[in-house]
Amino acid sequence: MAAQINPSILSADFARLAEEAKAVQGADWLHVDVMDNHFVPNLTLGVPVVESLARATDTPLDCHLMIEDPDRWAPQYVEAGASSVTFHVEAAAAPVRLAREIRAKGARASMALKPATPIEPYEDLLPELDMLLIMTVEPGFGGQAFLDIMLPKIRRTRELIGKHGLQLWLQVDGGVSASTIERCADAGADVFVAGSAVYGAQDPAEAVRALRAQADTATAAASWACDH
Ligand SMILES: O=C(CO)[C@H](O)[C@H](O)COP(=O)(O)O
Repeated sequence: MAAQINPSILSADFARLAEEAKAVQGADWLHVDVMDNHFVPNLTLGVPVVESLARATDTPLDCHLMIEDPDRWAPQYVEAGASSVTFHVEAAAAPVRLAREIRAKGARASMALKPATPIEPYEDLLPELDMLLIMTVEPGFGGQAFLDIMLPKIRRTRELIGKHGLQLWLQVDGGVSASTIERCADAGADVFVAGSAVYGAQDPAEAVRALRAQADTATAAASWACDH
């Protein structure tokens, strides 16, 4: 599978979201950062904006809920038109039940880990998921520096996915750019969220293509991909 590039609208112009969605034509998904000023110290958008965005673009929406009480809210994002919904394990009361509910409603279920959250306690949850998101910055803001110390966690997660023979995608989010994407792909990521590296570029659609090409080249040379 080719690397998937998901531009993060956190770095887009919120007054022109429909145009900004079109500016990244060719992106695999549009990454929608939902923040509630409780789980993270920032506030962005909610269900009504996702409903409008889903009508405005053909690119599927990958909603990343950086909010408290995702057990209550995540199903509403599926109903609003999200094709993939990510909740944080640190915030979910019943992650297995929630993943099953998201899937039953017809979306891909994904779970996110903050930088300080290890993967090992959640190994048994992996079969319940379509994607696992490893945060490579502290969630809350775009434009932060990539945390290199997350690379072993990405590598370990890729090993666990292989060990269980699972198909789930491994997404990274935060500080992903032309200078860091190859390290992420080499470690085992196959879905890449990029905010400032895409929307800060002169030609966002070209930035998506260039990032994908870089990731594909790094993946082709990576031991985790060669072994399978
Ligand atoms: O979830 C996020 C922050 O919590 C954003 O998706 C992420 O930071 C993307 O921005 P950038 O690529 O500029 O780091």
